[in-house]
Amino acid sequence: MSSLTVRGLTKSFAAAIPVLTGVDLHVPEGSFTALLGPSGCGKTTLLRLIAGFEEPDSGTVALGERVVTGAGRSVPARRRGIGFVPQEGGLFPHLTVAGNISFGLPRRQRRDGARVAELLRLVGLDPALADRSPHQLSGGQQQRVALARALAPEPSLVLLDEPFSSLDAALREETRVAVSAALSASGATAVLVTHDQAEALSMADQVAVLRGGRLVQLTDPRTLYRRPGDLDVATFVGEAVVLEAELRGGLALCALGELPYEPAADGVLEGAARILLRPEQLRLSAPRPAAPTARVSSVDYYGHDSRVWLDLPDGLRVSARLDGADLPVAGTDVSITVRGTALAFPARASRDAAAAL
Ligand SMILES: Nc1ncnc2c1ncn2[C@@H]1O[C@H](COP(=O)(O)OP(=O)(O)OP(=O)(O)O)[C@@H](O)[C@H]1O
Repeated sequence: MSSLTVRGLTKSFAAAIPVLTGVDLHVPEGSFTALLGPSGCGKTTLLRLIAGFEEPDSGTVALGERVVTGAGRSVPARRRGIGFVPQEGGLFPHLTVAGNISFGLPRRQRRDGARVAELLRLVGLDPALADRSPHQLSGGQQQRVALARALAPEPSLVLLDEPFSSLDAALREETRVAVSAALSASGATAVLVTHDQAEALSMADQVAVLRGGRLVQLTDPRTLYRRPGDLDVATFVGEAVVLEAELRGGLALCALGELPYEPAADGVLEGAARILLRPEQLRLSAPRPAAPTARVSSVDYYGHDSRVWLDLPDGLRVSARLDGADLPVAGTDVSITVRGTALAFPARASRDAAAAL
């Protein structure tokens, strides 16, 4: 396995409108990075440039110390030693599971049943499936076989292009867990493309957020959720409560009272700001004098938790996530207290960022 280093990658297609602009990305050896972003932001193009299926206008791609794109070099895709898992497995329908997995192996290893069994176990499948045809497997099993096929030649890097998007919710979760475990057990360096923030946050060691062809943030999942670089990233990676605030004397004065805050960036210390809270930071209780109050608009019940929609006196609607069984009723008034700290952004920062979307 190798690290992956992308520097200054820029790509336009025929219309000369850049699809990617100056993307820098480092994926340490043996780690797992998710490329996260809305549809059309350039995730698949970045993956294809790394794989060698497309050529960039400028920039370099290196696997470990080996430059495979740029600096006058362009190593063909098949010689990069990269495993690829496409959206819908792409298994060869006329080959068995064993035939698919051993397809990319040197000829002398192709009859090695023990290696196929080992790879099937690695992806959490019963080796007895080796003689089946792909159409005799569920969608999730097919994706695991596709991963086993990608891992078989011990690639320097594994690329996964929205590999769970065609699976239903239950199978997606189970397949994600199996794929994560297999990647981690094999020590693979892996890059996953997804537009699903839960997938990115739950699976990856680091998340690269792309927007309009630019990499806007690269960090670990917890930091991304707790300290997003701007309010658009904040709302993209989770539900957000965004309030206008006045920062004064170390507190943020807002519709939910006076809250402790941390600045999201240098210089956001005093004056007009916008603050970010997550819905799970809001706690509700029976109305109490002097506490900020809201009217319950509706309640979405999910079993494991619930979302309570609240109308604040200034007309703003916000949500709270509650895990208790004792839920408020629509039409009643509640008091709101906030746990933890808010994150303060410059008042105009998100509008500028929104324009870039
Ligand atoms: N071969 C191509 N020729 C022309 N334009 C292309 C080509 N491939 C991609 N594009 C354009 O580049 C932009 C980014 O596409 P890309 O597939 O990389 O985005 P994405 O983030 O992966 O989107 P999605 O999540 O919808 O798959 C889009 O506007 C797309 O139309």
